[in-house]
Order: sequence, then C-alpha cells, then structure tokens
Amino acid sequence: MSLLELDGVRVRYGARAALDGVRLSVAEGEVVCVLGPSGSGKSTLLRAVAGLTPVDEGVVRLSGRDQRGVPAHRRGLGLMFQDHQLFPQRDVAGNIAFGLRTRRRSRREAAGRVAELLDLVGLPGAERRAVASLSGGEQQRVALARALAPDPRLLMLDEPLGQLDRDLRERLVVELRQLFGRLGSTVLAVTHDQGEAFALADRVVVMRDGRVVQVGGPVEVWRRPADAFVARFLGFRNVARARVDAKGARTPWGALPAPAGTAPGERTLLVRPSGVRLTPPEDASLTAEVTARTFRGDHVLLLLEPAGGAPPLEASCPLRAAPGVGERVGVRFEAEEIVVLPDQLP
Ligand SMILES: Nc1ncnc2c1ncn2[C@@H]1O[C@H](COP(=O)(O)OP(=O)(O)OP(=O)(O)O)[C@@H](O)[C@H]1O
Repeated sequence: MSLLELDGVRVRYGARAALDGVRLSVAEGEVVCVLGPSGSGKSTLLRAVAGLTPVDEGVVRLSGRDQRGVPAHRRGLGLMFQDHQLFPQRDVAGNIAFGLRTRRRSRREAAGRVAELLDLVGLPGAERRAVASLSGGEQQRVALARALAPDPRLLMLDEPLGQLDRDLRERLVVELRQLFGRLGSTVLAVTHDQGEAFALADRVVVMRDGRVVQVGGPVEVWRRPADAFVARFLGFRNVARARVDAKGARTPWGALPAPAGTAPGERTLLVRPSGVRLTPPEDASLTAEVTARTFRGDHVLLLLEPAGGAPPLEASCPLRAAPGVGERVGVRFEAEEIVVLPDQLP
C-alpha cells in the first residue's frame, strides 16, 4: 500500500489554482523528489500534505487514511522547510529536542535520542554548541536531525539544501541518499535543482502550473522527457519542431535521422548535446560558429550559432578536441541521441 496518496488534489488561491488536480503516490521506503520551476506549486503540495494549507478538492491519504480534519501535528510527519530556521537562542540539543516535544519522554531518553541523531547526521558530540557557531552545512544537518527526531512516517523536505554552496550540496546529497537508504525513510522532497532531485530520488515528479507533467525514475525522465517543457526545464536547448516522413526529420538544422519507428507528422525533437558531433566544416551540410564554451570537468559544452539563421545548438565535446570561440565547425547529428517528444512545442 502507498504510504502517501494524493487523489485529484486542488488548492486555490483566489481564482488561481496553485495545485490543479494532483495525483501522486509515494510507497513506503521510497524517496520521491518534486521538481519544477518557481511558482509551479511544489511548496503548496508539501503544505497540503502536511495539513498547513487547506485542500479545496480531492483527498490526501496517509497509510490509507483520509487526512481531512487531521491537524498538522497529528499527521506523523517530519518537516524540514526552507523557512524553518533553527532557534538561535537554543543550543544544538535544544533545537533537536524541540522535534521530540510532542512525545512524552524522560530527560534521559531525550538526551539519548539527541546523541543518536547527531551521530546519524555526522555531528557527534555537538549537543552544547551554539547554533550561531555552526556552518551553513552543519545547521542544515541539525535541521535534518530535528525533522528526524520524532521518527516520522514520512519526511518532507522543502529545498533541503537550497541555501548551501554547490560543493557542499553535492556532498550532502550523497550523504542524505545513504542516510535515507540506511533508515529506510519514506521521503517527499521538493527542489528546483534537477541535479539534487536526480541524485536523491527513486522517482522524480515534474510539475508545471500546479499540475504533474511527468513522473518516472531519474534515468527515464532524463532519457525521455515527456514534453518540450520538461526537456527545456532539464536544461536541454536543442529542442525544435520537425516534420517527420519516411526519409527522416526536417528541422531548422536541416535533415536529421529520425529514430526508427517514429510516426510521420509534425513532431518535436530533442537532440542531446552528445548527439551534435563536430566535423571539419568542408565536409558538412551544416556549419556553425562557436559562440561560447563552458568547461564541465572532462568535457566542454559548446554553444554553436549555425549558418543561415537556424536556432543555436548545444554540443558536448571532449576537452582535448574542443574548438575555441569564433572557430567555424561542421555539424553532424547522431541518430541515437535524438529523441522524439510526444508533444508539440508551446
Ligand atoms: N499564501 C498564498 N497566497 C496566494 N498565492 C499563493 C500563496 N502561496 C502560494 N501562492 C501562489 O501559488 C503558486 C504556487 O506557489 P508555490 O510556493 O507552491 O510554488 P513553488 O513551486 O514552491 O515555488 P518556489 O520554487 O518559488 O518556492 C504561485 O503562483 C504562488 O504565487
């Protein structure tokens, strides 16, 4: 049975629906990340599940039970919200013990639990430290320990690593993933950072304007975005209309190979940057000028301005072979890196 189920959930602010018929389920022990641009309804979704925002239509169920009328503090959830700051006047232990406040425990039991949680989040012995003396990453760990303290059936995280710098975020995301695996936690997390969502989640939910537009495993969503919106949101730039027939796909970049089995007609194509191959310009039917390059570890992402006014293309190429800005290159497309999206371009 699903631990959490949303069925046709609608939340309105005035005439506008912040959640517009959301259907979603989270299984026990599953880590689900909700991803979407600002204003797509991610926080509203968490707040509706938590009982902090009233639901206008539809049902939220936890362990099969309709939560209508169940107050937030009785839902058995652990919350770690963006705006949930730590209490600066309490020390670390005081902050974490706050998460235990609704449970009756002896002082000794509580101290034992706090110590256990600090071990868990990698801050052993930090009980008496002042919150102000902690680094951003350490504060985040304390906030996580506080959310985990009452042993919630569902842990809900809103931009859990939002305030931290990239390096620390990448490290903490791996730690979180391991921690959730070890604890068998059921997690519903919200982020606008795709890297974070893909690293953390068993399943990714993409939202747009209060609706769920795609649900799937990280690899599946990455390999096959549901539509042009999801593809662009994931950072893919090479998305264009194409006319597909038996000979291939006619696009603004010329004729491209269409994946086998593509139905003819007006379609939207995504060409992954790795599918844009550089060749000597004299051999190519499409030439372009390199207008920007970004280093990405072992490869370089190039922005190409095709001749003849076709839309810019993004190409990834090995570091040692990367041409410089201003150089002219030829472009060839790899059939395996072309994906047909089900939608039309908006
Ligand atoms: N209390 C409120 N009153 C009126 N409108 C609201 C309220 N809270 C949210 N909204 C609106 O509902 C929509 C969804 O907001 P929400 O905060 O859920 O989006 P989000 O995806 O979490 O965005 P962000 O990534 O910026 O936090 C937005 O258009 C927002 O302006």
